[in-house]
Amino acid sequence: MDIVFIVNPTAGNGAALRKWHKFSEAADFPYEYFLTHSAGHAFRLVGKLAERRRKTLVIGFGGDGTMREIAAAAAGAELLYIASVPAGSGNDFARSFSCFSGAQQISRLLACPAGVLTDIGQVGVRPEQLFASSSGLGFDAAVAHAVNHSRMKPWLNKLGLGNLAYLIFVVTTLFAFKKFNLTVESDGALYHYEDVWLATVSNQPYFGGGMKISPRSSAHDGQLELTVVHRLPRLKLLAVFGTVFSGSHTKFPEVKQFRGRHFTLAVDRPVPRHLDGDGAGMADSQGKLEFRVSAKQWQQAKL
Ligand SMILES: Nc1ncnc2c1ncn2[C@@H]1O[C@H](COP(=O)(O)OP(=O)(O)OP(=O)(O)O)[C@@H](O)[C@H]1O
Repeated sequence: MDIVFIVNPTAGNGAALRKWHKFSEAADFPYEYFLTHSAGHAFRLVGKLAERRRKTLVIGFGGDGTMREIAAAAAGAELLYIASVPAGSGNDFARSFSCFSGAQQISRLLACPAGVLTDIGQVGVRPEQLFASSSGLGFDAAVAHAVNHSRMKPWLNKLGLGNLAYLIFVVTTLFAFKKFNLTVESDGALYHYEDVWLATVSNQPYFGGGMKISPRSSAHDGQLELTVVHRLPRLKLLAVFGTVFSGSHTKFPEVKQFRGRHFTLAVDRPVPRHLDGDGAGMADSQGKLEFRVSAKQWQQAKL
């Protein structure tokens, strides 16, 4: 089996590159590695690896954005086995999917390679956007946008306080965010919600750096879960956020959850969107967003 490392040198504000240097010193097997140059590069690299038609273990050094690109490009490529070394800020991918903590683990996998087919979520149809963990719109996307563009984030990451950056922007965005109206189509029925904070579609339980937004989600059940948070006064939203880490926010009546293979969401005004925590532009009142489980699966390396 070939081994290829894909390292995003900017992930975790440089932590990925430092981790890679340390990790590679301990690697006593042959491998190739690539440093990504820009957004989209990991996707293109993995696409090229798929064309080689050789059994390959692809290990991403980065966070959720890097791993989304890798998993998306590996969807449908049956000879690629994917794992990560978590090296981003949030690392929700590594909370649910295979990750290595050291080079010795890789040697053990090589002795007996195996994979697990894993679902990936899809937004839109042509061109579709794929997400490994979650994609949504509203408050969470506005927070992700604010965190990713903040000058404070690199400093807090350096101090190992990346989650604090997220919490700071939860509070500041709380006062600036304009709620919206949402129509959900699920299983042929329509549901209307007013004063919506967020609607997030999940393929695995975690988002936002360890928040268990969708406790029942599994990337092995052919289903997605939609979480809608609406009609919550600002300060109560903070209280609900406090319970998301344990997953107990679902007991609040203002938190609705749906399960299905397919959801359509429509909003009444421009609302920011995210794909695995990276900004994905705006949803607007002109078009509907379709979320579904992709027909293609990607293969996690089985540790
Ligand atoms: N050389 C590069 N320069 C700038 N951006 C890059 C480069 N290589 C990859 N990227 C982009 O950086 C984005 C952010 O990376 P990633 O999500 O892995 O790290 P993070 O934001 O630190 O972690 P997390 O998403 O877990 O919080 C990815 O979406 C990827 O497309």
